[in-house]
Amino acid sequence: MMISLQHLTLRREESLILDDVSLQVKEGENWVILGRNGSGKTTLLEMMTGYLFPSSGSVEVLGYKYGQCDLREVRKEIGYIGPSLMEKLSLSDPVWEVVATGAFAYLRFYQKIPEEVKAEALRLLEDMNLGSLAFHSFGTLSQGERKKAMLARCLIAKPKLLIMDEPCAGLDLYEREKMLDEIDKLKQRQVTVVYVTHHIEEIMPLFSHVALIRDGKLAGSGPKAEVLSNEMILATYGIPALVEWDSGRPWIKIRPGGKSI
Ligand SMILES: Nc1ncnc2c1ncn2[C@@H]1O[C@H](COP(=O)(O)OP(=O)(O)OP(=O)(O)O)[C@@H](O)[C@H]1O
Repeated sequence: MMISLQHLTLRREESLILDDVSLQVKEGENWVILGRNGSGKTTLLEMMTGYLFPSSGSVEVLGYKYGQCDLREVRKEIGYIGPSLMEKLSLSDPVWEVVATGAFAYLRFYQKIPEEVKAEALRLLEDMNLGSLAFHSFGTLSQGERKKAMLARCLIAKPKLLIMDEPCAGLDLYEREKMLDEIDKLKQRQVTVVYVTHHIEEIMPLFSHVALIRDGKLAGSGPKAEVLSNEMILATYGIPALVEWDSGRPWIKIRPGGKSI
């Protein structure tokens, strides 16, 4: 079992942010978490990385039982791409160096970078078609190129679990598709992916399972084709929609006038 969340509840003052959420992620599965703004997706990711503790319930990730383990050890095996980290990286450092820092979980290097780490950073950038930008400073990259460099930075640490919180947010169509191609290529690696998004069409063939969160509760979870039904989309988003699959990818058509399908 890669992740086992049992009866997670998080209370903040009067409100229940998570309400009895249980979710099991097995090896070989890759999950997408969907839900409206404020439904609790990021909170759930923070429970997985151990940055938030539940009011009740238990979290086990990669065989570590949170509360009874050294979280620093677990985090070495978890890659994370979210909105916060990018702001902390040095814009003036060369791209390859930003990638290389991921091998040590540093934000910057203050000593010489081992040659083999540099070579691996360059190889990963090459894989993502960023080889020609490896010696440019990170700050000169486009948003999409930065996101891909962030992915390379995660992968250099060879994580067993990769958690992504809206990695395609703010990207134009071209850059989003390039990033999604890289994400889909993760199936060639030994890594379990958990991915939060607002966009159903980002559910690439790589992903096998979907969890729907509504008001802090798990509204549905399981194999993607079962969970992404028209009824479930309506129940989660309150919008009548038609899900169409094209080459393993779901696309959403909204019924004009909000009429039920
Ligand atoms: N520290 C906190 N104290 C009180 N309420 C909080 C705290 N953190 C989050 N919340 C609330 O918990 C709910 C879930 O937040 P969360 O960020 O997990 O939602 P989300 O599904 O990731 O939303 P979005 O899609 O907008 O990013 C929201 O109503 C939010 O206001």
